[in-house]
Amino acid sequence: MITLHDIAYVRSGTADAATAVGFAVDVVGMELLGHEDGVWYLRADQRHHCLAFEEGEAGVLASGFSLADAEALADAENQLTAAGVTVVRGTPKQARSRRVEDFLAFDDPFGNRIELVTGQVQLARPPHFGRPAGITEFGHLCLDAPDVREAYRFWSTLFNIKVSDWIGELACLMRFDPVHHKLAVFRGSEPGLCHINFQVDSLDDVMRNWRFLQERGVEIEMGPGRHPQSTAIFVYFKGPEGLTYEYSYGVRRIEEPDWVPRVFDPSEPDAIDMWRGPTQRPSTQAQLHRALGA
Ligand SMILES: O=C/C=C/C(C(=O)O)=C(/O)C(=O)O
Ligand SMILES: [Fe+2]
Repeated sequence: MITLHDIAYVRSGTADAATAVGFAVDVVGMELLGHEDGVWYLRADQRHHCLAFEEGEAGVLASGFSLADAEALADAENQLTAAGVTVVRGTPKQARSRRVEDFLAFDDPFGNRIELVTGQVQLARPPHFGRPAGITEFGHLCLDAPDVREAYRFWSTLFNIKVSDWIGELACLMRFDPVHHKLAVFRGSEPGLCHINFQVDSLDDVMRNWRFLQERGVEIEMGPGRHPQSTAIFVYFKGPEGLTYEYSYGVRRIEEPDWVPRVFDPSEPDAIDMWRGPTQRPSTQAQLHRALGA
């Protein structure tokens, strides 16, 4: 069993770094830590960065998770290889670019690139946020895959992953610590990054951010609303090159050892949002159309 310690980062390509970085700082509220060798580092908590933009074709490049130490990384390499997964060790230069001691990379069964890292650099000083969005931490990342059951089989067989809740065949929300989910998989025709989540400090922050986004003409994909699964109050919005961000507040922690994952029916109007707000989220819309036989 490979023990994930935490989420580490998302690395994304960008064809227009000035716009992508500008949005991450001026709209999302992250700190631009610096720029080196065609990579821009964005920070939101103690991690050196949780989002890196690399010059090139737009789109997610990798999602990083941290492991405890070098021994755990070597074990992970052996276990993945034994399971028939092709694993590539990062070079020292690539590790330096990720601000980690070491890492390995592999693809999940659908082609989502995953990186397992050790020694992600942490910064003691509080972030100099781009604006006061109330971000407290990088909360979770959500991948796309054509088969969420199969995705869960992969993650739960090899990793310390448990499902917290299902939304039918639409989504699988997974945890590896008490937080309701730090990894989610949504059904999508292609692999990809569904969204990147930032936790904020209060309900007021969610609502203030929503107003701010509206005033700036940012596309709101859904929200403000409340997820019945984690009970978090959320707003999803679209950044440049189709990258979806989410702010949320109040995610459930699962402390009960005997938690039984629930199954929500995605065709119910409140399966995603207990407040039944409108949605522009492509995966949710496709699901609703299917449920309605459209
Ligand atoms: O569509 C349901 C989304 C659920 C949650 C949650 O319960 O917090 C998410 O954060 C999400 O996957 O975006
Ligand atoms: Fe989310």
